[in-house]
Amino acid sequence: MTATLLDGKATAAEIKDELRVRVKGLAERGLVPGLGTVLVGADPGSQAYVNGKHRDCAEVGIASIRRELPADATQEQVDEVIAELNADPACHGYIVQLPLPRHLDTQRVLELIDPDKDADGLHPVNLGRLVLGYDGPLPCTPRGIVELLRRYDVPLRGAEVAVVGRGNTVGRPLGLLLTRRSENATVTLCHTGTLDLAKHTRNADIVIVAAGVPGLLTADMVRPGATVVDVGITRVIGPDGKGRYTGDIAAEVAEVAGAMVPMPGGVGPMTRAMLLTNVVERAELG
Ligand SMILES: Nc1nc2c(c(=O)[nH]1)N[C@@H](CN(C=O)c1ccc(C(=O)N[C@@H](CCC(=O)O)C(=O)O)cc1)CN2
Repeated sequence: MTATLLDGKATAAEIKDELRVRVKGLAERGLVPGLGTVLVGADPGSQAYVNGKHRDCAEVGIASIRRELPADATQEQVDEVIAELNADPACHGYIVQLPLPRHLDTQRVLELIDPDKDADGLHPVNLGRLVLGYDGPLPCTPRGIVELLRRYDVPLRGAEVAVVGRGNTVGRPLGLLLTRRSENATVTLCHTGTLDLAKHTRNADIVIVAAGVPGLLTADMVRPGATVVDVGITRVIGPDGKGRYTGDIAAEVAEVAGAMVPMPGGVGPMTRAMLLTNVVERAELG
């Protein structure tokens, strides 16, 4: 491996230290930030992610508000929980853990969240604010990627960035974040339907892959010395018959890239740290 690793886990730990100080500052004003989670069903992966969010809260002093509903919960029951969290002054931000069971209308649920309590930053109003350059909670994964690159002094101003993936949670909002005046990168938003994907990735100083296709980015698609960011997280069964997560960037890319955000230990921990940041910011706004 020749690429320098950009360590999302260590950076997230640093951010949590900073948040602890801000949470103390809020306590002096008599305010305890609160993060709510809504979990519907008992999917083990979703349970683990929600548990992780509450562990993170405990580490920095954010109050946890947990709402759990059975897998067969009705749309009305979910709507009621959302209405309750929208009205709860102790809850400064909350998330609905995705995916929801199929019989529920995900878009409806996400649109019912009060945009000013949208800790994931994925409400249409907040994506609209991002398009227009207005303030509002930012989507956690794109925000985490930009923050990690910034903390490692990876230049964005004037950089050519290829983003592979046009999803609403990562690729599309990331393109918007990177092209803000404060970042000033030039972004090519690619996707699995892009003709000659390698032409775009080879031209880039930074390649960010969020396509959900294991091993999509191979060494021949990367300019030597470029920075690569792996956002992919796909569960696969290994040759030993055991399940494991794999990213979108082939291991061999580490021999060509100058710097690499790996999976695991890169974007995931940063996403978690940005969720906490969004909640603390919401509380600071009063
Ligand atoms: N409402 C939301 N639902 C979901 C989100 C989300 O951001 N908001 N994202 C994923 C699940 N998720 C958080 O909820 C999440 C996934 C993965 C990681 C992470 O840190 N992954 C590790 C690797 C895998 C592991 O060890 O479990 C890493 O990248 O190092 C954090 C959060 C879907 N649902």
